[in-house]
Amino acid sequence: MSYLRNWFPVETVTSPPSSDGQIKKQRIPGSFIDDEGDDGSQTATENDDDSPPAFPALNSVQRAAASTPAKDSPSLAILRDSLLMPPPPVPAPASRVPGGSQSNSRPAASSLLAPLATTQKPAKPSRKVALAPGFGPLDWAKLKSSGEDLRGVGTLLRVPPSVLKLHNKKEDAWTAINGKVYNITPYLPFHPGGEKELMRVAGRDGTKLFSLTHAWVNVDYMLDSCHVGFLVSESSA
Ligand code: HEM
Repeated sequence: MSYLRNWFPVETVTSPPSSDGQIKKQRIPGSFIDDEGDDGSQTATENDDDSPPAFPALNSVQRAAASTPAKDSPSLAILRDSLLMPPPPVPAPASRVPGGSQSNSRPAASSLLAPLATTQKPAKPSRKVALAPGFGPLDWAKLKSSGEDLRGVGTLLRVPPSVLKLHNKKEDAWTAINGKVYNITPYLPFHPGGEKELMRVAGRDGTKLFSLTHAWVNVDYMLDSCHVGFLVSESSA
């Protein structure tokens, strides 16, 4: 037990000088080396071996692997660079994240921030209009799935620009977005941006205006039940 004390920290505090002027060292209660564990039969004598064991142990692999021990201290082996593990390779410049450490404008790829997206909603004041009661997004979803005919055509058509142009009235409005032609008449009162804005693309290819306004809107899903056909070139119609 006594030699272990050289290895484990034994917390002691020095009390302020007592009335008799003596400074006493006290053990902190709860210290994990328990003096009371000693049965008192052994007292420190010259025969006690209080020197700590060598580390690494004399017969350890580490010691065997180490080369010639230092001259002045036969029990200590000095690890030279050649005995240590080499550092990891430096990543090739191509695998580095652009703008990672060089620029402060973008976080590194490992960041928990949302990734850059071209469809990110811009932080602008809303231009949404107040929709009439019964014309909210849920009402549109209900109408879409009601089975009511919102296309107005029996089969999917090949629509050239000259035909698209004819459908430019509120009561009969078609537009082409991403190559698909939709009948937007039933959607007009449900459009959160208002009828007037939506009518700007009636009778023509609205892809550009649509993308500039709200590329994040899933038009494929929103207007699936209004799908009329596909926009084709005049010559191939
Ligand atoms: C043709 C298919 C279109 C569909 C399915 C559609 C759908 C939508 C939807 C779902 C929203 C709400 C967006 C949100 O809450 O973030 C919206 C908002 C809006 N839309 Fe459309 N839209 C269409 C075309 C257009 C067009 C051609 C314009 C003309 C510029 C337009 C102008 C707007 C405006 C100004 C808003 C309000 C944006 C805001 O400030 O929040 N939309 N549209």
